[in-house]
Amino acid sequence: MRTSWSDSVANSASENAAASGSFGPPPTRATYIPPHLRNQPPCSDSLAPPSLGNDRVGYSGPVGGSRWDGGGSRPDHGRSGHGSGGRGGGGWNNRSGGWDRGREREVNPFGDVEPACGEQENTGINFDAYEDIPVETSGHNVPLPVNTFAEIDLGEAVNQNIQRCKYVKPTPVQRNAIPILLAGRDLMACAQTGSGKTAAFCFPIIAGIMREQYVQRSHGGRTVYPLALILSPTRELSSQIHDEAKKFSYQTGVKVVVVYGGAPINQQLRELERGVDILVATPGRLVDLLERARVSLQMIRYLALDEADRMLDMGFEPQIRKIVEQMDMPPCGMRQTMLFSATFPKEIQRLASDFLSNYIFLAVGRVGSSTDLIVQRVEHVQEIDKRSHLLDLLHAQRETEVNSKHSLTLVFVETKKGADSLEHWLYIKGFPSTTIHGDRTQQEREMALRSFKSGKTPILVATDVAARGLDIPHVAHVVNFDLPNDIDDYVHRIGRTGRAGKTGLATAFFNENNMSLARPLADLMQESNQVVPAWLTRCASRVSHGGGKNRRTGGARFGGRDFRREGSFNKGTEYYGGNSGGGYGLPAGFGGGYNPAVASAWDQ
Ligand SMILES: Nc1ncnc2c1ncn2[C@@H]1O[C@H](COP(=O)(O)OP(=O)(O)OP(=O)(O)O)[C@@H](O)[C@H]1O
Repeated sequence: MRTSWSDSVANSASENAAASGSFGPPPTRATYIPPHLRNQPPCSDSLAPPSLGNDRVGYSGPVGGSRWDGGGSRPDHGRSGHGSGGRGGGGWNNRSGGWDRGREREVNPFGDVEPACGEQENTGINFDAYEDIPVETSGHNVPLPVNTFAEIDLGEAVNQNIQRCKYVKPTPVQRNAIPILLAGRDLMACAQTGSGKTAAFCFPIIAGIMREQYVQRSHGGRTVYPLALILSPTRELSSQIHDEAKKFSYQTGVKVVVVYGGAPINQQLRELERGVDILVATPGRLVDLLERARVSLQMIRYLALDEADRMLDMGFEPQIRKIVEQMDMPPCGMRQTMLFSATFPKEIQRLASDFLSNYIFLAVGRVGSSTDLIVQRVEHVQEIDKRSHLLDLLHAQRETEVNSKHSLTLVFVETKKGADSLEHWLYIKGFPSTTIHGDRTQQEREMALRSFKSGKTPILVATDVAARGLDIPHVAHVVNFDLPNDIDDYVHRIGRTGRAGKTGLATAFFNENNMSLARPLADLMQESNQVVPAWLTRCASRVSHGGGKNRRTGGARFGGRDFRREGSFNKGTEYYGGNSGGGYGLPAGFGGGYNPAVASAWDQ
């Protein structure tokens, strides 16, 4: 049984054809009406969406067509007006009328909360904290940013969901990225942790699927044909993106499904068979499904890589290339590609440009920088003293937290064994904690996360598997018990606190084993207006003069801006017509020399 939007359209092409030119009588339940035609107002002109794909006007062949190996025939996206901005019978669906069976059964991801005019509140996001953030864009014809959701035409159903989420106004990355994506442009976007990147790519994908039409295509066997693919590096992050996307797409008719490793594949297959428009996936499980021919990427119109720099570093790049270049996905130029992260080393930007066509680079805040909503402390602690030092911190925290029992502490360690052992020790010392790392079963990982989120075990000891993307409310303190080797990993780890405009605290234990991080850490702290201890500055200058054991210096990866602006990019300056804020380029001594990170802690 297939109930997704795309599949419903495929099964109802004749009705679509009849409906596309006129709005006709109100729909009945027996007649399928595609979302963009449901409950049309008498005059659709005022609701006509902005032209999509205007940058693709006149597109006559795939960019990088040599890579296209889709079996000789390109996917027929069959969307009216593709590349021309025209879409017959355009406009938006809304909630009443034209329900399909999938929507009837749809669980309300918001529980009982219904939007009520004038009752909006924001989720605590401190927008003033973001007002001064420098924004830099580069690329041809950059669409202008917006200030409010009202200025963006996402359709009535999505607007209702924005209200249900209690988002009052778009965050800076949303203000800039959503118009770019709605205009059909490819995008490489870098914005600080916790600044709302998920919605920035989900809204345009959902809106795009709702307003485009796809002609009937024969779907063979049990293979499913999603229209959008969102890839992320960990199971928990994929699951979180899925939950968010379900909220944003509630009552739009757009079907979102998640697949990741460690969970029973049969259950996921059954879910896929019910229909899928947006597929959220970790790369390993997706490759498995592609090889079993249970998923085809032929119809992919939107490709999003969250944590894109992680997805393209050495651990994941082969799988990503396989998915994007060697299966049946339309080549760049024939799909819209969006890459998001808080960090974007230049070498990764260079790699990523293979997947993009005439893209816009967007940096909200310094690329790879951390938000100054997070107070960062670095303490010199010898290996042998780390546990007692942590205990002191936790005791002090406990004393100041008598009135806020729901404040959570996330402790990052280097190894899975180290995580288990520290968790056990904390338990003995009277601090209920749990762990998340790659040696735990998926069920254990999910239980641990639930127990942490609920405050039942308010301390989570984690490896890097929890470093990126996870949006856990009330994480007040991130402790880098073991510092990472890479400054970008540090940025993501501390970004688990200080989210959505809230403040947070990050403490790092530093010793001789971390000398290679001294310089990038001192620079990062300085940029984020933090107090840099004198001893760290001394360490940093010592390392800069040839010291340091660890050669995987984070600073070497620290990207500053659009790599196309560097001299090494031979297409010259023609790319840069954007509304660049400029003036915040690379700090001296940064750039080049990317050393890929080891992927052991991550989900394949
Ligand atoms: N416009 C908005 N108004 C209020 N809250 C928002 C808005 N957009 C997003 N949020 C909230 O901000 C929080 C952080 O968003 P999100 O997880 O998308 O951040 P992110 O930029 O992807 O972070 P990371 O880099 O760590 O992955 C979420 O709880 C989300 O619901």
